[in-house]
This record gives sequence, structure tokens and C-alpha cells, in this order.
Amino acid sequence: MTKLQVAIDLLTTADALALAEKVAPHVDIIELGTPLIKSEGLGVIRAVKDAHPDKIVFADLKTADAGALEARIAFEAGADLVTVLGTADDSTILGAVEAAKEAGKGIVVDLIGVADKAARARQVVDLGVEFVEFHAGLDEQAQPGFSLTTLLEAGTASEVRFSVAGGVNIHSITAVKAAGADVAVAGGSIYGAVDPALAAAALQAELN
Ligand SMILES: O=C(CO)[C@H](O)[C@H](O)COP(=O)(O)O
Repeated sequence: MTKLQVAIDLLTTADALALAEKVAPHVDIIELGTPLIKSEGLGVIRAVKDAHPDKIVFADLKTADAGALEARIAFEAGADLVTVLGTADDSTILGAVEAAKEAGKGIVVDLIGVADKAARARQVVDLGVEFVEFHAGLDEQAQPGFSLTTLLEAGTASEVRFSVAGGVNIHSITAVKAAGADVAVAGGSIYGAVDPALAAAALQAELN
């Protein structure tokens, strides 16, 4: 079954906790977005994990260097999954994987900016990561003519465990499921909705 991950790209711990409270019954994974962690620090990870100990808490660090160190401090703060960039050196990913093994947790590689995503996905899975995120970032989504289709095709072709992020919404979520994604990531379509709980519930219903 495809899991649902909410990406919280808000800027304060209070707003993140309020959103998490509303949507937690409808999601499997709660992601603390990169801008949120940069704005509030690692304390936001602890706050959300303490409030939702039953949920998988995903710290979107997008680590580019010092993989072991950055992963370790996020795990110590309560994260269950931490992201490292697919453009990082293999040694950075391996360091983060080592830290994850020590903590009994996992690393997700974010393929944002990677040209041949399917090939890199297979490489990093061999390095021991939990799964791979086929991701079109917010800036890429804003380009004219952006479509999720290429991302989904690459995910399917990779034949690894993967998530999809790139403006996933109620119109695209069935295609994400059909592509075989293990996780559908939705940020703006949940936190930007008038009723985030309703939006998350509608996405969840499409995945069941
Ligand atoms: O990591 C991110 C941006 O770099 C976002 O969290 C991710 O793209 C999901 O949000 P959205 O559904 O709004 O695209």
C-alpha cells in the first residue's frame, strides 16, 4: 500500500504542531520541511516526535556533506528518517547510512537536481538507504510546462522502493499510486488547503 507523507513547509514550531495535530489521523509520515528546520532548528523535530510518537517523523535535512554528523544529530532529536541529497558524494551517503544503522533508523536519498534519477536511485539503494525520493522541488514545479509524469516514469523504471514529491495533489495522487510509489508526499496541497484535515483525508482515501 502507498503511504501518505505530509510535508510541513511552514516556518514555526507552533504552526507545524497545529498542522500535524489536524492531519495526523490521515497520514503515515510527518515530514519537517527544510525551511522549517532551518527556521526553528532541530527542536522542531523533538516537538513533533513528542506530540506524535506513533508516527514516522521525517527530517528533510537535504544533507550535502558531513552525512554521519548531520544524520546523527537529527536522529538524536527524534527523527526516524533523514534525507541526504543524491548529488552528494557516495561517502556522505554511506556516513549517513552508518549513523542510521547505529540508531536503528533510516536514510532517504532525495534525487532533486539529479539528471538520471533511475540510475542514481539504483546506486544509492546499493549503499543501504531505506528508499529514494523522486523529487521535483518547488522551484522546478514553478517552471512553465512542469509535469509529474517524467518523475513517475523514472520512479517505476528504477525498480527500487521510492517516494514521489513534486506538488502531489488530489488530481495526481492516483497516478503516484499507479506508478508503484511506496510513499506519496504532499506538502502544499495539504498545508495550503482551507481544511488541511479534509485534504489529507481525501488523499488518504485515494490511496486505500
Ligand atoms: O521538499 C520540498 C521542497 O524542496 C517539499 O516539501 C516537497 O516538494 C513537497 O511539497 P509540495 O507537495 O508542496 O511539492
